[in-house]
Amino acid sequence: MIGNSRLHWALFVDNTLNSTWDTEHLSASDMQLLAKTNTLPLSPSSTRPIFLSSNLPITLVLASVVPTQTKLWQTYPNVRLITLNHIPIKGMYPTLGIDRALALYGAGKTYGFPILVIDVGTALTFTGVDHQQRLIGGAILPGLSLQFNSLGQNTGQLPSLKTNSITSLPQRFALNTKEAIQSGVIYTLLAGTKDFIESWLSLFPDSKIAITGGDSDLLKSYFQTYDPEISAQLISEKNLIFLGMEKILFGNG
Ligand SMILES: Nc1ncnc2c1ncn2[C@@H]1O[C@H](COP(=O)(O)OP(=O)(O)OP(=O)(O)O)[C@@H](O)[C@H]1O
Ligand SMILES: CC(C)(CO)[C@@H](O)C(=O)NCCC(=O)O
Ligand SMILES: [K+]
Repeated sequence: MIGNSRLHWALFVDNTLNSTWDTEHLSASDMQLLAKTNTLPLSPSSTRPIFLSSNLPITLVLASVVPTQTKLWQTYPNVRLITLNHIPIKGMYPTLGIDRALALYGAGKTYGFPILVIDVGTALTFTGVDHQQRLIGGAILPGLSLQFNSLGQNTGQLPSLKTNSITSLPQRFALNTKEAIQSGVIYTLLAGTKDFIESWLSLFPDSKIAITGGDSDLLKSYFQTYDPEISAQLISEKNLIFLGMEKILFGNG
């Protein structure tokens, strides 16, 4: 899965999700080396990719929300691209992100329809589907890092905060800059997310709610203090997209 900030990898063995890891986006020259040697990067994003080769021919299945990266990866041998056409959800609009569609399908097939998926990644998205597997719709807003970075980059006096510097809920009425930014971004995000959830549940009272993405643990942990009742309803699953892929590729579910 080619995301906006990094690559998310999964290994499927015997038609089943086996393991997952993340790496950075690859450069064109890294890509040429991979294609030539038929290898794939198996390493965490924090270090430089190590390229391990396999004795078996590996089929690379790709889903991407980054067109420039999609183009690079299509030079790899044995590559298959997953598109919206492969996803059995009705009423999708043509520019819907494939990550949203896959996560929605993976969540629905795993926990049942209807379902609302909250993906807390580079962008934060809400995506909902009804009992009949019809897309109801959703919303897109800047994710946590993007909100902090846009404040840091577009002002003279504000620092760019890192999401990992915030462990617990800040004081709402803050008396220093760092906590004022944390308060503004986090309490607004919590209130907004709560409002989307309540609005969804008023349409689909028996719906499940799943949460995924790089900052989903952080958002969920804030909810534990902010609104324990909502927090208890959130099903955390980091691999929603890969569960969706598993079901589409192998019909598991
Ligand atoms: N090791 C990490 N590397 C990069 N980002 C991380 C890491 N751990 C947590 N994050 C957080 O995850 C966010 C990105 O989430 P995620 O990895 O789901 O996004 P993505 O790859 O852009 O995928 P998507 O396109 O679905 O948003 C970053 O904004 C950052 O705050
Ligand atoms: C919203 C993101 C960036 C989330 O990764 C991605 O799903 C995307 O580029 N979507 C296209 C627009 C849409 O989903 O309506
Ligand atoms: K763009």
